[in-house]
Amino acid sequence: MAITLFMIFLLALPFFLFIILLKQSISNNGNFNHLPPGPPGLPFIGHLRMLMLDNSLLPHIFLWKPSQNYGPLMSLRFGFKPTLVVSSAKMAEAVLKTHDLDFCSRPSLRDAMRLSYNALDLAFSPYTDYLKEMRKLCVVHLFSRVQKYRPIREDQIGRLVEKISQLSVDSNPVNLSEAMMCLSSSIICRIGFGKRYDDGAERSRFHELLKETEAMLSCFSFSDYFPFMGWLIPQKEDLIDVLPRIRMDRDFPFDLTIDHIKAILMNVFIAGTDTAAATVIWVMSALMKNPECLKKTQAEFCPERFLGNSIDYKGLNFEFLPFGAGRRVCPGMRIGVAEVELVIANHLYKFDWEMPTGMNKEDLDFDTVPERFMINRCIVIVTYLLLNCSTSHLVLFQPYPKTLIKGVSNTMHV
Ligand code: HEM
Repeated sequence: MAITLFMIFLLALPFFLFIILLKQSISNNGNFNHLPPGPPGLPFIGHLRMLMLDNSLLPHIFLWKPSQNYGPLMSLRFGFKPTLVVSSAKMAEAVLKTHDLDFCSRPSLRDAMRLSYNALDLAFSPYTDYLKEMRKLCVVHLFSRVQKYRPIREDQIGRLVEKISQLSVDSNPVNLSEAMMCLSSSIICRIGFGKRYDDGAERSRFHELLKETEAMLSCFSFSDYFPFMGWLIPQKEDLIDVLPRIRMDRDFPFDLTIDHIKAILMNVFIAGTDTAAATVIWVMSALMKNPECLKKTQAEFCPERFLGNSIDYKGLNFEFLPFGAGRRVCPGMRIGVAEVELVIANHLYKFDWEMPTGMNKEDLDFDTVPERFMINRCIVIVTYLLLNCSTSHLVLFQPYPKTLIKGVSNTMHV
């Protein structure tokens, strides 16, 4: 008898689940009446259908397209997740400034939690007292040491210039994307761990780790994989020493464990590497596409001329937000800018650039690479995707150009 009842229960279960899901779906659609306009969604899957039909499109294009009809603040629903799509500077300001507090938290994505030691880091942590203290600590003790890292930046960029010069003497093309990734990760490894990993097996291992982590982040499925912190041995005081020292010296309101330290170093490594590399690659790709601008920029490279310009990159002008804005603005901004500025200055001042033999500027592909879409960061903000308004979290994408310049420096100025 008990078995029969159990069997009936099992058979009826899908039906009850169906009714519950249908009710929830209807009530979610009903809630949409109070949300900004958006295209009609289907029960259960909402707008996931659009994603499936439009799978040839990149996420930011796919999200931006319907906003042409429904306006710069548009509602979508992916499954049971209500989603706001923001696609204008004015709306970005409303979200990142006026309502920053409502939107500055982060989702609790299972894989992100695993990667960040249960949100002990900065990037995936929800907006709590812990995050506020940790951001303060990192900004004051880690990310403010821009001048201290100057010799590292200069040394690594000097090595890169040397390498490019060598290639240009032999008329070989330069793979700029590879060179930039190598430069950024070398700088970050020296800043973070006090060691050089720009040659040999260790470098490949770092790059593999970075690629894997990005793949895990972008497909929303992370593996439990961050053993690399263990085999790094610091030489002098690098970031890896600072946190344990603070743990001993200071009255930090939270217990700083080894997992806190690993989570922060994971952020430094991931957030500080491809962001700077991608920025340089975008700039160089855009200049290669517009040779006139390249020549003009080379003739008058002088970043100070932008001082006093009313539009800057620090998160106050919402039409240009390379580092985000508001309470979650990039805390490594000064380190990133210092690297990007010095590399671009060297690229423009020391070399003439042209497309490799057999390629011309039309071959540069400015479509973005789907697998380089990352949570929480962006270089060029095309669309802000706000997932799940009820828990207020924000997902930003970081597009990466598809054809990164394959090369080229033939004649040297200096
Ligand atoms: C050109 C280089 C860089 C660019 C363009 C960049 C851009 C960004 C952006 C757009 C965000 C997201 C902001 C938001 O959610 O509103 C971010 C967050 C972050 N960045 Fe950067 N970044 C760069 C370099 C760095 C460096 C060098 C570091 C560390 C050494 C760093 C550490 C972080 C961290 C920890 C976060 C998460 C902050 C939080 O969620 O509270 N970034 N970055």
